[in-house]
Amino acid sequence: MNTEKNPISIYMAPLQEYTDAVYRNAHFRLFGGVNKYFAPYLVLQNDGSVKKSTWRDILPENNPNVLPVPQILAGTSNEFATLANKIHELGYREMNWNLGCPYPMVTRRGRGSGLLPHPGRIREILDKAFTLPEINLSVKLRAGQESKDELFPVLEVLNDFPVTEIILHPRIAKDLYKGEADRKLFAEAKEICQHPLIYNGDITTADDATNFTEQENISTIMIGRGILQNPFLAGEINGTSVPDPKEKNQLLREFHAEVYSAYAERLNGFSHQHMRMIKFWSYFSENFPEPRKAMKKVKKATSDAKYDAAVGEAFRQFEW
Ligand SMILES: Cc1cc2nc3c(=O)[nH]c(=O)nc-3n(C[C@H](O)[C@H](O)[C@H](O)COP(=O)(O)O)c2cc1C
Repeated sequence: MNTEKNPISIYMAPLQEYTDAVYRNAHFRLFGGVNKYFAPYLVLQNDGSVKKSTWRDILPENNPNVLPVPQILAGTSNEFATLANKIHELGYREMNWNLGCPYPMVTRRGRGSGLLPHPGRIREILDKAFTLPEINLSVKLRAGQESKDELFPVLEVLNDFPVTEIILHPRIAKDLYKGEADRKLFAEAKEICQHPLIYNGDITTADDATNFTEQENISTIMIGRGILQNPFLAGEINGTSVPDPKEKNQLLREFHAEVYSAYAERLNGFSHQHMRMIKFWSYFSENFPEPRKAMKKVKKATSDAKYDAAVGEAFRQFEW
């Protein structure tokens, strides 16, 4: 556990369809420990609009407990300006640019990690971006699209602009989530990066977070799947909340109930709600003594009543 004198700041990573407003606001209220929540990316559709569900996700009225940092996926300065202006109009003064998304659907259009082999384009976009009003911009990136050699020219470009911070997930896009995040590469990047460099990738325990931040002499990390699997993780790392097993069980129940009822309000019908909850359980089930068993029952439920019964049974695992 980290001492109070030197707390670690934790950023919650954006995961499309997992860390939405429902999830973030419930997590903040019940578990805390996270200093900033990043919203999954907004992107322009072919008709120039933003998909309704992702737009609703960042509306301040849908984020009553904690405002996220909105993230944009933009491959040209026009796309960047359109999205940045829309977000600015909502009152946000901080946003994040996604240079990491690895999926071909995105990279083929020169967005996300598709920009990493083109530092010149990144420079052009940033040249225009910093003429926009009141923009506090951070960047989240992978180590490259095809090769880790792409990282250093991009960091050199970013050094020339007043970005607030850079979050590095040190894997190349081609590898998706295979293998291990390259922590040595992060250490090398820190040597040349003139902005605060934040590490992201594969942190799932408080010990790992503490050891790594000490070793690298950094004070901020971003965590995604580790928090989805263990919503207490941020609190465990920075010592803000350490509940006993009974309290933990109660918090997990409340968390589930809050997320489930929020989806019931927002989504149309059990099957949509169920699909969303299956995503939630794909990580949440890791909190249970028998994760697979819990997941299997929840997945099979075909009605509200059957889902409730499956959830009841999963929580009874704690009583054995
Ligand atoms: C299903 C899924 C959706 C994701 N969506 C986004 C996204 O919208 N924006 C983004 O910057 N990263 C996204 N990511 C990447 C995560 O933010 C994060 O960088 C990655 O999971 C590594 O961190 P972790 O090992 O702590 O989970 C996504 C990852 C997954 C698995």
